[in-house]
Amino acid sequence: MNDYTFQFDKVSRRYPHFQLQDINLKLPTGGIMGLIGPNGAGKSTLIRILMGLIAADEGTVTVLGQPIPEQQQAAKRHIGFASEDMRLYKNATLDWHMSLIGRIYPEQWDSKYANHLLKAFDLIAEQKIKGMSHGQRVKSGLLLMLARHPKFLILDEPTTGLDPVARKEVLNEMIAVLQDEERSILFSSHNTQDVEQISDQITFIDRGTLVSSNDKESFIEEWRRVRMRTPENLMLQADGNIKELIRQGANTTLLVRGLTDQMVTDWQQQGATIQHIDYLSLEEIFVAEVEAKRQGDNS
Ligand SMILES: Nc1ncnc2c1ncn2[C@@H]1O[C@H](COP(=O)(O)OP(=O)(O)OP(=O)(O)O)[C@@H](O)[C@H]1O
Repeated sequence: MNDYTFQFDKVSRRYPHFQLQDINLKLPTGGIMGLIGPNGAGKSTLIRILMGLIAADEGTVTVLGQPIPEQQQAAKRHIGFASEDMRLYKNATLDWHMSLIGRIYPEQWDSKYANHLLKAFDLIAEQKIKGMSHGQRVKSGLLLMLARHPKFLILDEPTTGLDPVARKEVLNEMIAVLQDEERSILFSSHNTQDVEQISDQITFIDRGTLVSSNDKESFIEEWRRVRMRTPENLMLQADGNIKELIRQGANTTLLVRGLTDQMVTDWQQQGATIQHIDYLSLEEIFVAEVEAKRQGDNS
């Protein structure tokens, strides 16, 4: 058995106005990685390389133990890919698609599970794809993918455009699927809340570079918001561990990476009164990490 579902080693891919640069990234078997990045960050490019749809200009890619793109067919048997725009036949019913996938993957297709998903996703097998809402189409695509039990699920913005009820149905099913420890998931989204719910590892990318990749708890532990009342003469700057500083009169808010007791004691000794020390949401961490990286790149 392979320890890693995928491995990127110094992977780069150039386009005329964009470059995915020097990506080193790996996902342990059974892991769930949330891939978060702003528009145009390179998430889909990374996923396309992973699927063997485009080749890297430099570096090596291994998926389920197979070199990509050379052995992509062998790897793809065990990959389930779902995206916002699923390519389904508009004039055919969901039932027709289920029979088709069942014939293509006779050993993998699990009709009992497919029927369970039909109910969980509130879908009608006899309905034609063209008569479905966006959310029903996305859920149909996920059903077709999940019911063949792929070892590696690649989800490119699967919850985008879904209403809150459909999003919950999809996320609940993902969480259920994850009970199987052999299964790995890469989940790309703008919606940090969805990613936060199901991922154990988070990767932030921005402008084609990897900002940071770590387990979720470490990210949450690393960042704090400190609100305090500060005397005018207290000198504070956004540098070192302080990544952002907002001063409004005597009220100061800091975003700090790696807050220590010593830092708090120093501020108190200089006359500051600490009011709150809070955790950041994943979305705030994402923004703070991207800004810290951009400032580092520009300095
Ligand atoms: N075939 C291509 N030719 C030229 N440039 C491309 C091509 N494919 C992608 N790009 C560029 O690569 C950059 C990254 O695109 P990508 O789709 O990977 O971003 P993304 O993070 O998935 O963005 P979004 O969240 O908006 O979907 C963009 O600037 C895009 O214009």
